[in-house]
Amino acid sequence: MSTTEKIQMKLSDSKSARWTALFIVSVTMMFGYFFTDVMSPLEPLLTAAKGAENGLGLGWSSDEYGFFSGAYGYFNVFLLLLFFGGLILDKFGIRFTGVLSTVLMFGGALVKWYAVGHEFGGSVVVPFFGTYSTQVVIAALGFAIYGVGCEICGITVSKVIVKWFTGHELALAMGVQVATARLGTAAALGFSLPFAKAMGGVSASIALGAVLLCAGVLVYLVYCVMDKKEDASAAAVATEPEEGFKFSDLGGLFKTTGFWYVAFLCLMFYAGVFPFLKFATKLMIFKYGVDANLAGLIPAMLPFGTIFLTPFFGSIYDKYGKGATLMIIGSCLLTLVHGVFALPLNSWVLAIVMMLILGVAFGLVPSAMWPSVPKIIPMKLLGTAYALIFYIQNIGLALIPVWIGKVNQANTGADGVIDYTETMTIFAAFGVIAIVISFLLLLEDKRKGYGLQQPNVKK
Ligand SMILES: C[C@H](NC(=O)[C@@H](N)CCCCN)C(=O)O
Repeated sequence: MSTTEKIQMKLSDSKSARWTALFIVSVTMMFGYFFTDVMSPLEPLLTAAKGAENGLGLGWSSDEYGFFSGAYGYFNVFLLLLFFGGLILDKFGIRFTGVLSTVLMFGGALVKWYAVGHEFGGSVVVPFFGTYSTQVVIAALGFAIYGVGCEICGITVSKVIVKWFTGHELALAMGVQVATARLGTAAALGFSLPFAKAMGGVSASIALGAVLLCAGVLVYLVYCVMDKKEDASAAAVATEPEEGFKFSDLGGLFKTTGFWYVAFLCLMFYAGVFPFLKFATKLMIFKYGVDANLAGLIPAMLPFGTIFLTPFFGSIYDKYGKGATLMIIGSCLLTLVHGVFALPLNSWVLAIVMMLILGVAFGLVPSAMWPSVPKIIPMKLLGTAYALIFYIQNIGLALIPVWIGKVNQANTGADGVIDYTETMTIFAAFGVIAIVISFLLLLEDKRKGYGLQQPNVKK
């Protein structure tokens, strides 16, 4: 049999097979993203006085809400669990790690659901953070467990896509996966608050998210069947044995400057997006005077825009290259938007326009950044590389909400209204740093020839 005939036997060379695999893992991730942001539009209820808002208020402070929101990253960062997740992925593979991570997501969700649905007396001192009510601390514990699962699932899914799409439509596939995930975020931002109100409690939205995560475990098990078939077909056509992961290879990863630029760009860019979304619903109410029942719909526009734009920019990168340029433009737009949010302009129309522009930025950077990693780092280290990037990003996801929660608390007037100038200036500063890093990445690409400005699809 000729080499060409052998290559055709690989399952991932079948277009329908690789897009089916992508669809399956994307659905699992979408359920995860729904759960990540299911609490974001509920901030006005969580921070309303106990029993207020038709009995839905939980009486959390802005500081407590910030502590809870950051919990997503606590175990990932402080217990290094995300870093270990990357090592587990490279050592034990996609099937084991994927199942482990989806089960962790579901387990963490159940803890959070239990905490929010029950009354607990007293408070707990959390070293280095502050004193929070027991309910907040248990909910944060659940969210921290969930966060470990969600991040490890994220790196696993990235590796799945690289496995199936290298040499094909890699950036488009990553864009489609991210877009599908954003559907989950948009659904959470848009529907969580009305759903909680209709069902008579915040915990109803969390329960819905937990049910979806349970479905996510089952969906991933279906992917495992496909993954086994892909491995069998790849083994049948492999001409050279694939090099395995060795701990000694990590040195090479740490010495790659381009890798660090991507990691810190990821930290700064995402610091200006995900933590911002946690506070955006209340921003719309207090700064732009939007009705509380509709306020979640404006932040929901952000992920909705990216649903179309991320695959679109991904296919531009696949065909024409210019990955570093796309990241520079995205970082500039992020800075512009947060700069405008910091200004004393209170028109809700402006808020919508800015949110749409932020959607473009949020389409540009991820569509170029994630497919650029395999151009800098070899496949055998990819799990660890994605894990380290996510790890560094999680430092921001963990600590920035805590910081912003404290800033909002400090800027709350006697009437309970928050002045967002300082908050939004902080977010704009993240954008400025992202611009500088993306230029450095472009220069490093010129120096090292990673090919970030080159197309991904091989002609
Ligand atoms: C693909 C990328 N994922 C991440 O950055 C995750 N580490 C964060 C997931 C947070 C979920 N709301 C992305 O979403 O662009």
